[in-house]
Amino acid sequence: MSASQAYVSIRGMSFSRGDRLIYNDMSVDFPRGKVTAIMGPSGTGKTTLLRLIGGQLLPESGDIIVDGRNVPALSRKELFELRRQKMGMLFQTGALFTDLNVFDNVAFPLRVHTDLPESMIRDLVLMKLEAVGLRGARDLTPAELSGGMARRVALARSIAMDPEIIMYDEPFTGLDPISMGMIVKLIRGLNQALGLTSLLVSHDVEESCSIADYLCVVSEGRVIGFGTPEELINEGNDEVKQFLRGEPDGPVPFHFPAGDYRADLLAGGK
Ligand SMILES: Nc1ncnc2c1ncn2[C@@H]1O[C@H](COP(=O)(O)OP(=O)(O)OP(=O)(O)O)[C@@H](O)[C@H]1O
Repeated sequence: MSASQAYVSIRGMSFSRGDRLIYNDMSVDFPRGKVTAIMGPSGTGKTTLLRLIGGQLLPESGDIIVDGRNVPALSRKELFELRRQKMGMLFQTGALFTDLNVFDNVAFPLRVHTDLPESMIRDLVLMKLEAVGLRGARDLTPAELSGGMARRVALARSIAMDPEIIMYDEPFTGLDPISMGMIVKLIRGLNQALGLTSLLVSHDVEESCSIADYLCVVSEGRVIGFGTPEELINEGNDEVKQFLRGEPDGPVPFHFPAGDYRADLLAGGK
């Protein structure tokens, strides 16, 4: 993929947590204007990858190029600007401000980061709320929203500054099927309407396959599969297929590495 086709390009990136190597000389390109779902076993480092792209974590080595800028090499100020101008994030922890109503939650980034007059902020906020179907809920407080509505308000807030890339971390978690369907539709729809590049971390294989142009499957510090959902489901290697089909038996072991079971039992103690 050429640099202009990739919005995010990672080259030879390594990152550890303590003794544990989370990424080992990892390289991958995330295409511009597409939805790519990052999938893989629990604890493998998917959220970590989003945080590395967002510059909240610094790799030990390698390049993380976002729209031509190498994130680890940026100064604090440059990183702040890049995030403000180009990146939207919808993390599980991205809770709404409970003391602000829906309108003020969405207006918050615009008020903090721009000098726009209040009349223009009003138009922008209503536009974003309309996009997520909640213009009519502008005066409600977060306590008055369902979980699905709150997630949509958070989504409106994360697109308030018109980002070029939006990163979603587990956006479907804890939602009922109808709310989940709405978020699925919104992620896909916003990607198209706003020409966004979207990265989505999710455990929901079915939902992810239904909206992602590409899947990136990571395991043990590297990318083990990258392609369209059809390509990976039909032609991926055994590990990728096992993961996508949710099969408990396969190249990925069910058991965390352990010594001999019988010897362990006979040894007593802990
Ligand atoms: N703040 C932290 N300090 C130390 N280790 C951490 C921290 N955050 C995450 N880790 C470890 O880094 C590894 C990768 O975590 P990460 O949350 O990126 O995985 P994940 O693939 O997103 O997992 P899941 O699918 O379960 O959410 C895990 O082993 C985790 O225990």
